Amino acid sequence: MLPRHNDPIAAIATAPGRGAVGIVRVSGKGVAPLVRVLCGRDLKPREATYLPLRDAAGGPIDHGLALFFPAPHSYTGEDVLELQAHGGPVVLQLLLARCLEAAQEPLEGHRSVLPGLRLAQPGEFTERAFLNDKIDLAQAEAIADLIDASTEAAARSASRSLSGAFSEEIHGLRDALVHLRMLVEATLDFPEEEIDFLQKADASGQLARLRGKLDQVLSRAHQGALLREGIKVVIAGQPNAGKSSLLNALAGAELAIVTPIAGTTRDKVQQTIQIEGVPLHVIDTAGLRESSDEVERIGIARAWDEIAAADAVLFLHDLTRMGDNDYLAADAAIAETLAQKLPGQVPVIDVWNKTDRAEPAQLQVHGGREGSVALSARTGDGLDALRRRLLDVAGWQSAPEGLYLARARHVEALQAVAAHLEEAELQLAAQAAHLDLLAEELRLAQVSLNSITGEFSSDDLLGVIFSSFCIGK
Ligand SMILES: Nc1nc2c(c(=O)[nH]1)N(C=O)[C@@H](CNc1ccc(C(=O)N[C@@H](CCC(=O)O)C(=O)O)cc1)CN2
Ligand SMILES: Nc1nc2c(ncn2[C@@H]2O[C@H](COP(=O)(O)OP(=O)(O)OP(=O)(O)O)[C@@H](O)[C@H]2O)c(=O)[nH]1
Repeated sequence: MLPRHNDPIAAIATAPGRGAVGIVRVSGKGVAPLVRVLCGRDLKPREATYLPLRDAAGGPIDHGLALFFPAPHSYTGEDVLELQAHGGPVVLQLLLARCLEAAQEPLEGHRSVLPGLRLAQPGEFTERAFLNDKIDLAQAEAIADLIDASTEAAARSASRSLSGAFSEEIHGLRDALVHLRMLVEATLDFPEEEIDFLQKADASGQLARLRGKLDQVLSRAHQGALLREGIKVVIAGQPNAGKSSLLNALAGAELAIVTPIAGTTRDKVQQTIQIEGVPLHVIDTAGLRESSDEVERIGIARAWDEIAAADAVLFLHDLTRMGDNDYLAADAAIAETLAQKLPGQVPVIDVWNKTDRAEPAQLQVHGGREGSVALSARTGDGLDALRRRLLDVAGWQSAPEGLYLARARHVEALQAVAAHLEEAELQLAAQAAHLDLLAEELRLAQVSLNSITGEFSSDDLLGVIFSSFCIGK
């Protein structure tokens, strides 16, 4: 059974382990009596009070700070009590247990101090903040992303999303969309003059401007999602091309085993590296070749699975083998299978390795091929060009100021909005425009947009229509 949304909840709010300070937090309706029992008095709202924290028998647990945030002015929008104590795990467990126990003590009549106080589920405080309209869904996600951020750029942009920068963009789009919908839905009631009416109101101009704004937000959200989620880059190629060496060179560490023995890498090795703050999940795979070795064959099958799920593939070639017809034929066969297995939009970057040992004639093989890179995994020569090329295929447009963090979910929702607006444009441009279809596409666009911030507002749309249009005119 799902926990109920109106039970009071309690949890240790700080990271497990030993910290200088740790916090136990309680949120719910009617927390004031618990404050009285735990602290021995009422607390001034939102003011830190230093006091002894005791167990049921009056024995000392710790001295700490207590903070009471009466509803609605708190993180969750409910009454919140914080006990800030020394950050040892035992102290905090004792305090948490004391809260749960004190909640059960009888108050007047047959009521207890804080009936139903229970441990919080993960994310439940923030969920309450969302349910109580303190933050929207995108902001709630930004809180999780801020805590999880592994780069400074990700943290700063998550913080920007949390303070509402992304949500404001979505609201801007929503307002323009609602305006357009009002126009179309009102027109539905006057079928004789509908097209005229829409033309006068410049509906197609409004729609085009909305598309333009949407494309801007989409592109920025895509950048934000890139910063948060990164892309998956798979290094593929024949045995001994230098795949493991390349992973190590990119990571700046000896992660994968490098030997002159072909077929050394049997299973994938993954490492997340950062280029300009963009996380790249780089995967080294088993060398691709016909093999009779059972273990190696499984490794090769896995390599193809990884390739099929890649956002970009680095197809590595050994320059010192150029001129070897068998090697070239095997490369050509791999290229063909890559083309078959990969969806069209997944880029394959040809990487020509071992420039340090290649003959001039061999070096010419890669000569000027569009988008390909020649490098030496051993000396590091050419690695920067590869890094730039990777950022390029990832679609990274060097950190514009004021970037906000977004998720793949947001990008997908915005893409759905774009698709509905495109349909709407077609309907509007059609000779015999179907206004009901147009209205439906716009409605679906709004449903997708609302899913980003978590608002579902079909009813309030009607409110807007009737309050701002003079239908009886
Ligand atoms: N000790 C402590 N530090 C913390 C938190 C916390 O809950 N406790 N936070 C959370 O985990 C974050 C801060 N988030 C918060 C968000 C809103 C309110 C709050 O009291 N809001 C009121 C008043 C706003 C105001 O005075 O401007 C409100 O929204 O009405 C408090 C903390 C980070 N630091
Ligand atoms: N001279 C030179 N040798 C390299 C370079 N990169 C890799 N090698 C050598 O090539 C051999 C194979 O390198 P690996 O990185 O193990 O190759 P791999 O593609 O991972 O091989 P498998 O695991 O068999 O698929 C090793 O002896 C490396 O030292 C390079 O840029 N220059």
